[in-house]
Amino acid sequence: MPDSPPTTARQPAGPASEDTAPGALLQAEHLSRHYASHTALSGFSLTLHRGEVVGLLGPNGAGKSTALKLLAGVLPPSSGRARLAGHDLIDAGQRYRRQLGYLPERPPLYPDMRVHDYLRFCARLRGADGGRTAVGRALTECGLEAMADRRLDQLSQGYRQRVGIAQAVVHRPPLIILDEPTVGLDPRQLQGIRQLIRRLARAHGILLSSHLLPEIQALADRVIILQRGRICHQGPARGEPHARRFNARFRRDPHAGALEGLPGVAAARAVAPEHWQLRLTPDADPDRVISAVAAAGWGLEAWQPAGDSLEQVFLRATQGPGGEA
Ligand SMILES: Nc1ncnc2c1ncn2[C@@H]1O[C@H](COP(=O)(O)OP(=O)(O)OP(=O)(O)O)[C@@H](O)[C@H]1O
Repeated sequence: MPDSPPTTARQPAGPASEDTAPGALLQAEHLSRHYASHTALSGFSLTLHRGEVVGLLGPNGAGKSTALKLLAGVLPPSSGRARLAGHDLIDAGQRYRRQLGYLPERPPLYPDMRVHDYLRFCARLRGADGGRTAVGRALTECGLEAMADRRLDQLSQGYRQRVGIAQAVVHRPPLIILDEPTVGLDPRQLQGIRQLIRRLARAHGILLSSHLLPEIQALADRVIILQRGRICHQGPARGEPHARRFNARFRRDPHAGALEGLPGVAAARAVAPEHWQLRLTPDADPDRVISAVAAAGWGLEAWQPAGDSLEQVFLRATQGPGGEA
């Protein structure tokens, strides 16, 4: 395949640095994609490091698949740029694409091919050695050894999804892009694919999309929430901790109201036996409050900032004008 730029007309990307951010595996800046007058994605920027799992969340039609297709180099951006492992998406498209493995929303599996042959074919397509070692390693990594001689149309949905992931890793790319990798799986298959993705994250950067919050919460370090083609939130996948809300665990439950009598505590509520959530007054010094709570004699065993659930973050980020909520 020639290493030629995409054919779609590019508009100026706006300010963009020549080099990838220090240590970054992937850096995308201001990526946009228009379909006629419709903007599917706008101003999408992302920096991803090796060993990091970034989850892309958003309501239906938010632009998740579009963002992944642009980053995978299978759909040309209308504007913007991306660099992966030192290769530019536009100027060195083929070298860029060889640095990644991509599981599209609907993976193109050829029904009458055997798993082993399919993986060899995919490796060669990407200029990698499709020999026994490469294919054997991908089969092992994805738990597919027993299925190597099966035809693709004889596989369960869970194994088909594993083959989809195996074709994305067979050429050992530093970046793996997975579009809805757990869609349509039963709970046991889901568990298997989650474990597989966690294993792969040790050696690869991973970018994955889902419209299921628990999936992203279980797998990602960081989350980007898209709404109507724009990033409306990014942050840790487990929600941002609050500066003034804390969870406390005691050996003995405090008497009702006793916690609220301490200086700096605005409100306290029991969330489970011996587990309380405290809200501090705006002027309180958290260190002083911990000391007061510890000295009160209920056997303080744990104290940590309370975080919003990802669900709360998602609902807040996607509500308001243009949101579905
Ligand atoms: N080939 C296309 N032609 C025209 N519009 C498109 C095309 N592909 C996507 N779109 C539109 O771009 C927007 C973003 O679509 P995209 O598939 O990226 O969203 P998504 O977040 O992945 O959605 P879902 O969760 O439903 O898969 C949608 O409004 C969609 O209708």
